Amino acid sequence: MGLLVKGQWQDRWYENDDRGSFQREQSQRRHAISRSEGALFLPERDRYHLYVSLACPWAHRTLIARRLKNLESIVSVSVVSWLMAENGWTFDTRDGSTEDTLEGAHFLYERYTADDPEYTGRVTVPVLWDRKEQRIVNNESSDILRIFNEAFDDLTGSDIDLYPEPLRATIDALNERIYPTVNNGVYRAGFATSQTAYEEAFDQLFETLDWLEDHLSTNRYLAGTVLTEADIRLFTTAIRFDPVYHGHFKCNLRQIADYPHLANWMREIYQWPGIADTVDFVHIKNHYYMSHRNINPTGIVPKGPDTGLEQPHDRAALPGSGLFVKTGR
Ligand SMILES: N[C@@H](CCC(=O)N[C@@H](CS)C(=O)NCC(=O)O)C(=O)O
Repeated sequence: MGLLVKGQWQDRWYENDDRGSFQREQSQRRHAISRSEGALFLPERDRYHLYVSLACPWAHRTLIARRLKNLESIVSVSVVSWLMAENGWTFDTRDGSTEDTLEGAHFLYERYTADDPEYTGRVTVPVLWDRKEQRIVNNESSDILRIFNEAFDDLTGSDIDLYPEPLRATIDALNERIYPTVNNGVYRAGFATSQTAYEEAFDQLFETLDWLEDHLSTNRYLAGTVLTEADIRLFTTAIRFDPVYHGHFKCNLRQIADYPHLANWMREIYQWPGIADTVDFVHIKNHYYMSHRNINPTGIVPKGPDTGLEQPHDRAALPGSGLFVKTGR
């Protein structure tokens, strides 16, 4: 665990603010891929490569979008090791990790220093890499989701829209509430170094989960009748909740299993064609429990819980039409 300072790797844990609150660093590469005039990054087959961790909820979002948008033959992928230790994310071939299939690097930070030899900041996944310019296009998962949703449709013929125009205001409002209190909220609880910061994150997290439970009692998906990026963004946190965040990050007021509507919503998405393949509990559990030794010094990985993700869900009782399909293509 560490970061780059002027291109040099330093093994360092996160620095919280004076109140003991975890501060997530802003993503530093936020380029778009488009055909617009003067664009540097054009949508092209075999040009872009995605670096992910199967443990990471942010990277997981991009893998799901890649699957739903039929990008698997357009954007290639490397999967880092689940263990993030003194060198940060590394490459190996254990448990379905792939090595760096592009450049044979040992450490993910080599991609960041290839982008900028003086890079200063944390070395995070996901990373969308451009083979042609030898640069990082983007290392912000919410941007990569949108890029995958739009940029390559000419090449894939995909007419699925995860961020449909008529639902954008609803999706933005959902993201605005769910990101700080749930997606990042579990980290704010788990990485807090003061009781006050922990309890603040904890209370906000369960307030939003309680609200989501109510919301999903009448809405099949977060934005209504179609599955959108808002569902994908929540799903990757929800699926890690009971096995990891509940214990490891001390988010233990309730589990997702205690919320019938949330649990059924999660099960439906898990059972959606192609999604279960993107969920890897070996990477998820091993990563958190064995990488964060200051939180779990023994490195012992809990065996449970039984997730019951294959059980039937009851969501078909609510109105829903699957994915939003763009007209006019
Ligand atoms: N804002 C980024 C956050 C990505 C992120 O923090 N990823 C974690 C893995 S779950 C990471 O790589 N952490 C390494 C570190 O912070 O040093 C995004 O959404 O893409």
